[in-house]
Amino acid sequence: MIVAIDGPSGTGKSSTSKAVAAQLGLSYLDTGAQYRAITWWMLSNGVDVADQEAIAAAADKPSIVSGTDPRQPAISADGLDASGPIRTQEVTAAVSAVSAVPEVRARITELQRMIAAEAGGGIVVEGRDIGTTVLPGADLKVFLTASPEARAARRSGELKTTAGRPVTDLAATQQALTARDKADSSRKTSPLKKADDAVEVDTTELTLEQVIECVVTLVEKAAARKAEAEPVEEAAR
Ligand SMILES: Nc1ncnc2c1ncn2[C@@H]1O[C@H](COP(=O)(O)OP(=O)(O)O)[C@@H](O)[C@H]1O
Ligand SMILES: Nc1ccn([C@H]2C[C@H](O)[C@@H](COP(=O)(O)OP(=O)(O)O)O2)c(=O)n1
Repeated sequence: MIVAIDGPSGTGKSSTSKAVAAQLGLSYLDTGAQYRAITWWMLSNGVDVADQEAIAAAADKPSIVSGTDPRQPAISADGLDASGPIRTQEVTAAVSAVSAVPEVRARITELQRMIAAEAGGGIVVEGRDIGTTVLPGADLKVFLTASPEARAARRSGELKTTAGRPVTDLAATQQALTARDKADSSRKTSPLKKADDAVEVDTTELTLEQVIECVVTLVEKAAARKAEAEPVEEAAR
């Protein structure tokens, strides 16, 4: 059972995918974390992230390893735990440029396909181009959306100081998010796009619990369709 969950930032991909995978006993892959990890590696190793050729030349160098347990997401670059550093503003600001480079996408896409092929019991893979490019044969494709206002409010809600006040203002968060969406949607190689056969779920007015329930139902229906279809395929051989 392969489930592809795509959509822009702040639509709930990570929270939904982790919960659905944990609930249904599936593996989980956060492909954004992989692009963030390679970006962090480039920043830490003196690669000029404004120079596409330098990025392309370094694309094969780091070893990027992802954990696939939805209860313990893990990501490392050259053996170093990247889970903290990949969430910094510095990485967030550079990740769209690094992930637009075709050599980076080819490298990471190959890794993603290997991980999905090795996940025996099935996997939920979340990102931007999973349904369109990485796993076009997925058993279920979901495309999450939400208004820019809702997405910015969710993101800035994560960026609290210990005093409980947001560290960035809402308008700045929304502006950065919209700029990243634009870059991710307009790049030449494998842009952020809804696959024609994806189910679109607008999460603006839904709670996270409602979104999880909705996707669990979609996965269960897709699994039933798959189970019905397979004996027919067997008989046809
Ligand atoms: N339907 C929802 N309603 C309210 N908050 C949500 C909803 N879905 C996700 N969130 C919150 O929004 C933030 C961003 O969610 P996340 O899953 O990281 O989105 P994405 O992976 O699409 O960027 C998280 O803090 C999460 O708890
Ligand atoms: N399949 C993917 C996943 C992410 N990316 C790129 C584009 C995104 O802006 C960055 C970061 O993705 P991530 O899912 O971590 O971003 P958010 O959690 O939505 O802020 O990586 C991509 O190009 N293709």
